[in-house]
Amino acid sequence: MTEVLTPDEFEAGLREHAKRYHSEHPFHQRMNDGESTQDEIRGWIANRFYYQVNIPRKDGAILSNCPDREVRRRWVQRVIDHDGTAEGNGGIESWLRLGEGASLTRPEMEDQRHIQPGVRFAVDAYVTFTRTKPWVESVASSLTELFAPDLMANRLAAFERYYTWIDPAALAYFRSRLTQAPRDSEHGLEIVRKHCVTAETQAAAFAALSFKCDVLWSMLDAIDQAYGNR
Ligand SMILES: O=C(O)c1cc(C(=O)O)c2c(n1)C(=O)C(=O)c1cc(C(=O)O)[nH]c1-2
Repeated sequence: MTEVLTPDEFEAGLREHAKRYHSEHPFHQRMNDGESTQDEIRGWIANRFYYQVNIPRKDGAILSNCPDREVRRRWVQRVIDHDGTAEGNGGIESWLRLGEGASLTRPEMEDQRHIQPGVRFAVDAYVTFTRTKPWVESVASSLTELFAPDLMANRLAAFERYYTWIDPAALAYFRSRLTQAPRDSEHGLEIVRKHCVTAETQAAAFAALSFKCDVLWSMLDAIDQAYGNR
């Protein structure tokens, strides 16, 4: 039987998953090295839109499964961040502006005509996971955000340096995540450290985070397959 880990050992085990994070995917590596074509960047933005619109739905699923009022009070901020509080604000709106900055139209993003089957399957699997699994496992699955800020910072620098055909003002989404992602992952980590105190729950958290790494990786496989220029 596996031994129970101390909270610090458990956290270190979660952080080990960085090796499987989608920052290591060849598609992202080429993007951050300035080697992506305009079609690849546009294909990536249009497909990632499906992830963006589903994030508040998965956070709503976590809220609905979570019996802890204190947790819900903080978690609900994620829905607000993405949906915004009025027309013209929020993360989904910022993502649409990113697309417009890259010469995609709002209708072609919103009607999802570019979404690849593999992207749809992967994102839908993430939402289903959070609807059907214990809420603490769903929180663990969100911890890929521990690794997101480094990738976002590199991406922002790469876009500003190499993809100058995109208006820098359209990159606001990436800038906002530089502060939102650390705040969110800190909360997520606090929750799993508190709740995952048996070998079984710790193993389930590792499995949830692995699953999420696979979701993100599969999305990029599908995007690479459709638009990759290799
Ligand atoms: O662009 C990225 O590489 C990236 C990765 C991730 C992630 O690690 O899941 C998220 C985001 N962006 C993001 O923008 C975002 O809002 C977000 C929410 C979540 C989540 O699982 O709750 N992950 C991510």
